[in-house]
Amino acid sequence: MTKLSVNINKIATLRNARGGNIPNVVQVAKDIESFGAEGITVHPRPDERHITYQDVLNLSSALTTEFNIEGNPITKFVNLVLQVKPAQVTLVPDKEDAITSNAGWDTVKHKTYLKEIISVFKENNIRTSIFVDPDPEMIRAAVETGADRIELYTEAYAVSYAKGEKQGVMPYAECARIAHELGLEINAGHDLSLDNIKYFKQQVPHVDEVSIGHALISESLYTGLEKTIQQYLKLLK
Ligand SMILES: CC(=O)[C@@H](O)[C@H](O)COP(=O)(O)O
Ligand SMILES: NCC(=O)COP(=O)(O)O
Repeated sequence: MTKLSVNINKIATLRNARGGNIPNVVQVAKDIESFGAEGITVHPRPDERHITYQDVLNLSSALTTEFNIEGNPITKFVNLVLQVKPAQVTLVPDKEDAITSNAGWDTVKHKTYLKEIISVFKENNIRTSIFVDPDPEMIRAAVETGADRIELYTEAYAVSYAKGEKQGVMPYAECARIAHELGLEINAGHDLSLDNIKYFKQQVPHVDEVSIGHALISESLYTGLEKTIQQYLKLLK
């Protein structure tokens, strides 16, 4: 079964727009859990443009489902994750000024670095996932970093699907098979949506978790959070 982890970055974007506490990020996260989501994902960026480090601390004591914290493992991020000890940390090679996540790790070039960082989280019993492009070479090298999971970066799939190029899913299916054979668990995320999730789920085997935020929150503006989440859960069955 593929679990749904809802990324609530954009709830914090709306909250920050007015500088107050509406919408209340912690309350929305708890409500999302009550609507059936199996996890909450946040990506506290260095500039705290949406989720703040304080949000992460507040959420950590309030959530009852899996907490997944994503980010580039700069020192303050590592310290935050070790303080919170979430179910999962997802390492993303984002530049500080990136408008959003836009690349996976080069797990060949950064193998030693990733191995060192991942060992710290594993010593603290935190599941580790690394954000990667659907490239078999990157998947094979990911095993040597000691990561528990990979997260397939699905923007390229979303773009190809939107253009009607369904063959864009093929690298993901191939990489999922390779990862599974190598003993890696598999997550996926970025630009997944109600339009493209069903085909991805049908074509890509062994996906343990998808983390979805931008599209889900946008779709919720029309159909509400509860109904939108239940639509995703139905498509992920
Ligand atoms: C890793 C990933 O693809 C998403 O979590 C992305 O980081 C979303 O970040 P923004 O919400 O800042 O676009
Ligand atoms: N890891 C992907 C994620 O958490 C959400 O990405 P998006 O759905 O906001 O593009």
